Amino acid sequence: MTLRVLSVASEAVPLVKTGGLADVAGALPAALAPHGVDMTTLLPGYPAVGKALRRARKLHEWPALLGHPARLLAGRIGEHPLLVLDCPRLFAREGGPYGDPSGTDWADNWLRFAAFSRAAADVASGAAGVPAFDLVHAHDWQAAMTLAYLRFASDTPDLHTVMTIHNMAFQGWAEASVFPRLGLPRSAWSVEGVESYGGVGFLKAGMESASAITTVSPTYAAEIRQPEFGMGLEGIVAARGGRVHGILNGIDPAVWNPGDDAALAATYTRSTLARRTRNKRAIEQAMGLEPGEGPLFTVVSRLTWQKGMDVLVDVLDHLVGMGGRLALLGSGDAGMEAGLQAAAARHPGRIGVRIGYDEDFSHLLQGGADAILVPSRFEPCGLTQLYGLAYGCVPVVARTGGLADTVIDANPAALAAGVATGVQFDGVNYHALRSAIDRAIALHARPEEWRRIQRNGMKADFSWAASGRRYAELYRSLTGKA
Ligand SMILES: Nc1ncnc2c1ncn2[C@@H]1O[C@H](COP(=O)(O)OP(=O)(O)O[C@H]2O[C@H](CO)[C@@H](O)[C@H](O)[C@H]2O)[C@@H](O)[C@H]1O
Repeated sequence: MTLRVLSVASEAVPLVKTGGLADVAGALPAALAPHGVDMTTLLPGYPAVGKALRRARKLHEWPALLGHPARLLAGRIGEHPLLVLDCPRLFAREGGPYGDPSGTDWADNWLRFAAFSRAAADVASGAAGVPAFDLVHAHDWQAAMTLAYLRFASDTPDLHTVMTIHNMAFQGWAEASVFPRLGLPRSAWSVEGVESYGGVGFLKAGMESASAITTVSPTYAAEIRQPEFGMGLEGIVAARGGRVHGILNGIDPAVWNPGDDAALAATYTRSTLARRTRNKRAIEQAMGLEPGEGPLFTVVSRLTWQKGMDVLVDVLDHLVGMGGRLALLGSGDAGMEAGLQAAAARHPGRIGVRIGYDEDFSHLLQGGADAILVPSRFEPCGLTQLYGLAYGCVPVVARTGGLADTVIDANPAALAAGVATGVQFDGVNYHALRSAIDRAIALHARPEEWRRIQRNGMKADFSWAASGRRYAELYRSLTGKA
């Protein structure tokens, strides 16, 4: 029996992306289709989403959605159904999904995503011109309040719901004074409801209200029971223990396949790895790096404390001193951007830094660099190491969250068994990262060993097949529909 699932997300490729959430929300409908799940995605009507909607059909109108006129439009995202919340006063703004062009968060994000979630609850329960869904799958704090609206303010409080946490660091917290403007009954104001540390906790409300909670790797699912990773919500994770599942993200082979990738200078497979050299030359040229066969590291990342980019900045002189080069693409923290640019100025031809966001260039970096550095302090799943594995760009990662679950460290036993796929290190600090880089450089100097590691990574299966099945099983176990 086909299950109808509404996926509620604040971003999804190919329409709007600021990070990994978009990759996952964009890939899920195709990953679930083979398992008899018909997934519809609901997105906010940002300008980029509106532009992509061709011949949009209007399905519903809200004269005042938390005070603002709004419409529900229907379109398609790839082959799959898409619904868009068109609410110009909240979403038709220049800038990113969450902030103005300078990167400052919108002050009314709580209202924008509460309205989005209010609409999602109406859509899910059949109150917005679409038949009710069997289950709602909400992603991150921006969609989390959907589950609280369903529970406290709808005719279908028993609708089955899944709350996925892509990053516990973003919880969506607002002052208690906003509560009366959310359109929730007083009964929602409790620690078992939306109240969190004296204010309104969006992610927390979703976690309290969900039939099941998932996060994006088994290790992170265990880690968020600890204060260090749970960031204040570890108590709920522990209390709801049996309903918390870790389901690893996959990668979308339609987007990430080195054998068929228009962003590469040369496509290749694991039996034509030598062709990667053309991509390396293209990177060197684009970044003004000296050409060479020595190890070329890459980083594709938000530049934040989570991603360990401060530690990376400190270790760059050593990396260059050991004969390495770096090609980095990212944006974020101003101090980290400045530190990286200073390192590039100190080491012309050895360190190339591109501040910004560039999807195509991120593919070329994976297709031509020798190794990708991912020194995250915490990482719910991480996608860039998975893209690295698929592209023969050997991941050098901190042993945390999904990084721990997806990379096999090239220790002597794994090398002897021929199963290593990368380098892992413990603790994100200067010495640990430095010795991981040294290990990678030493392995790279043994070409046969290195090739083997690359090929192992390319053979590893991180497609959505297994994860899609797990989500489908979870949905069926909740709905009781076979
Ligand atoms: N400057 C740039 N230019 C081009 N592309 C760039 C870029 N900076 C980053 N990217 C891309 O953005 C995505 C980042 O995804 P990640 O999963 O690595 O981290 P993120 O913290 O965003 O996601 C959160 O959600 C995801 C999804 O569940 C989890 O995997 C992760 O652990 C969690 O922190 C990748 O597709 C990467 O290539």
